[in-house]
Parts: sequence; C-alpha cells; structure tokens
Amino acid sequence: MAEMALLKQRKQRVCDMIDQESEKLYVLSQDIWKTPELAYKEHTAHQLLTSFFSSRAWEVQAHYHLDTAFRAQWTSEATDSPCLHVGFLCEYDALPDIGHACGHNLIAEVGAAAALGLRGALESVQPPRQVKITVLGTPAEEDGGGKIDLIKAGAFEDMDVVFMAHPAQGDAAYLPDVAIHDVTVKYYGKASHASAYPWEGVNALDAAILAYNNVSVLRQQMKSTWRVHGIIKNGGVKPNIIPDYTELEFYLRAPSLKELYNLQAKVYACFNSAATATGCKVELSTSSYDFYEVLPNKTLGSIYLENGNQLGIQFVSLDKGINTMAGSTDFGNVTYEVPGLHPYFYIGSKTFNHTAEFTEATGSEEAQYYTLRTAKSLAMTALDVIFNPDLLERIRQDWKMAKEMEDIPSGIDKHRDLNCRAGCSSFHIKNTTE
Ligand SMILES: NCCC[C@H](NC(=O)CCN)C(=O)O
Repeated sequence: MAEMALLKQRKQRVCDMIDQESEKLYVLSQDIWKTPELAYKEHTAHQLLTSFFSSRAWEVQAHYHLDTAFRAQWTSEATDSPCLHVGFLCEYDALPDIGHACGHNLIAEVGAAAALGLRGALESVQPPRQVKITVLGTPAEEDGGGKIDLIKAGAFEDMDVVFMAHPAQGDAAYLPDVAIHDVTVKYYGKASHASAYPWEGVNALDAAILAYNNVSVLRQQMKSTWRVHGIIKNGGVKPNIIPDYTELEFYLRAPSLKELYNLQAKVYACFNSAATATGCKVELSTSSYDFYEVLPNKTLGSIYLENGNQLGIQFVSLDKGINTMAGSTDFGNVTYEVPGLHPYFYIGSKTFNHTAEFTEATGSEEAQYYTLRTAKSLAMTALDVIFNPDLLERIRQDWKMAKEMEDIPSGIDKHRDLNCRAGCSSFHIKNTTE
C-alpha cells in the first residue's frame, strides 16, 4: 500500500511541476505557433527550444546532426542498476500557407512539459535506478522525415522507451498511422506550336493526365485501406505550346510496408505506361524517406490509458471515435528502433488537421489545458515504467512481437527508400548537415 501511495505522490509531483511551468510552456508554444517554419527550416523554433532547456540546466546540444534538431539531456544520480533511458520527442515544423495546422507547436510543448514533469518527480524522490531523460527536437515530420535522419545518426540507439503525442479531434492511446511513400513524377516531351504543327510535339500534359487517370482506374482494384493522392504541380505554360514538361506529386499509403511495396509497383506502372503511351520520358524521384507504420505497444498503451483516465481523459475507442484511418508519421520508423507511444489528444476543437480552422485551434489558449493534461499522462506513464521493472520487460516483449508481425520485404535496407527497389531514378534528402 505504501508503494502505491508513494507512486501517487510522485505522480502528483509530475502534475505540480508541469502546472508550475504552465505559463512559460504556453509562451513557448505560442512563440512557435506565431512563427510557422517549414521542414528543415525551423530555425526560430530550434532557438526557442534550445534556450528553454539551457535556461533550466539541461545539457543541450544544438544543431544535433541536423541544423534544426537538438538534444537536451538530464541524468539522475547513478545507482548499481543499469540506467533507464526515456525519450520525449518535440516536433515543430509547420505546413505551407496554413501554418501550424497540425499542431506541432503543441507537440513540442507536450514533449517539453513531460520532460520537465518527469525530472521534477525524479529530483524529489530517488528512483530505483539511474534515469536518463532525453528530449529530442525532431524536425521535418511533414516533409522529409527528420526522425529518420536522426535514427541513421544513432540518436535513438540506447533509448529504452520513447514518447510523443499529436493533436487531433479526440483522445486515443493509439491510431493506426500508416506507411507512406512520397514520389515526384516528371514527364519530358517536346514542344511545338499547338496549332501550326502539333504533330511535331510530344505532349507531356497528355502523359500527366493519363497518369492521373491510370491511378483513378486502379482504385477499383485497391484495398480499402490503401490511399493514393496526388496533384499536378506543373501542367504546361501556354495553350499554344505543346507542354514539353509536366510535374506531379503523389503520396502512396498502406497499413504495412509490405503492402506499400505492392501498391507502389502498381502505381509506378500507371506512371510508366503514361510515358509509353505518349512517347515522353519519365523520371520518378523523392525527397522524403518512406515512413513506416507506427507499431502498437499494448503495455505502454494500457499504462497511458490508466494515467489518462486518472486525469479525466475520455478516450475514444478506435471503432467509434476519431477516424480509424490516421495519416502517417516518421515516428513509425522510430517504433522499429525502440518501443514507443504516440497517442493523439483533443485540443478543444472538432475541426480537422491540415485546415485553417485547426491552425486557429492549435494557437488558442483553450488547447493548453488538454496539452498539459497529455504531458502529465505521458510523464506519469514514464514514471510507472521507471518504478515497475516488470513493465519494461513486457513493453519489450510487445515490441519484439509487433516487429515480427511486419516482415519487411527482403532486400529493403531499413530506412532506405523503397524506390531503390521499384525503379525510382533518384532519391535525395534535403538540408542534412552531413
Ligand atoms: N510526406 C509525409 C506526410 C506526413 C503527414 N503527416 C501527418 O499529417 C501527421 C501529422 N503531422 C501525412 O500526410 O500523413
């Protein structure tokens, strides 16, 4: 009974610490929200977050493998037992034109608040083993995949468990974030006067339209859980010039890597056949890593649900509440490296991510109560793992089983791009410091 009372006291300490910092945390997320920055260009957010942690006696490494990534660390007193390493991730990239329409300013705030709360609890009571808390600033989730750059740089190597949380229309401990492959399709034809001698031209717009329509007819044979969506970024310059260049961008998604690979081959056939039919050349390329699906972890999810319920969170079940089909996130790749938890949290608005209305909601004061409540639930979950060694073993078992369920097609290098196997002509990642 004493142990339970003690744990309850520590969890209260987490909440008290976060409440004490609520003002500063709100200013932090507001300052990020007010200066929306795109993937790999989050210079202001990087500066705000590194200053935030430096001023609170964390060991901070700015420009950590990426110009706009950082690492902030704190370690408790050494004990005879092996150190337990907990990670909290901060995202802070915005979307073009509509700013923080996915609430990454709040993701950063949740990560920072949870880390402060956990440290506060551990400073007030000696944990049974040494604990290292790492806050990782992970840029470029919406475009590129900064977490994957950091995986390749070894940033997750000795972590035992990692947490983050994402704003949504309700609270869910887990949503099936799916695997995604981004591809840019370029068609090269031959210009000619469209009226005087069109027969001399090779029409790149015809190729683009055919490609789009090929995908449209493919849909009848696609699984209901597959997604393919795209835009025509360049369709030509003048009606009287046969377009000699067109460009499209597509996202392909599937619940697992294996299915994504299958879907990719079908969609690439749509792109390539449009080139054949029109006589154009085609180039398929990507500037983003493939994101893997988020592996669920039953044990972490159930501890989080328990802590969230204690704080009054009304979780929605997968089949009733918020959309059972989520988007994608590079946190999925992280869950292949280390057991992780990526819940979704209500911010006081039923509007949808990636809309101007959601941008307004993520910058509102009303979002603060829900944001800090989520941070408290995450930190309390980490506390349970620290003070109950059996949980860590169960978490690891869940993780091993989840990974075994997903047999990545052989020959695919982890975190390499699937393009290497499916005829993509080039693969380049922007703005890394290496
Ligand atoms: N090119 C990757 C797009 C990722 C994007 N992620 C989300 O919306 C999740 C929340 N940021 C997506 O379209 O799923």
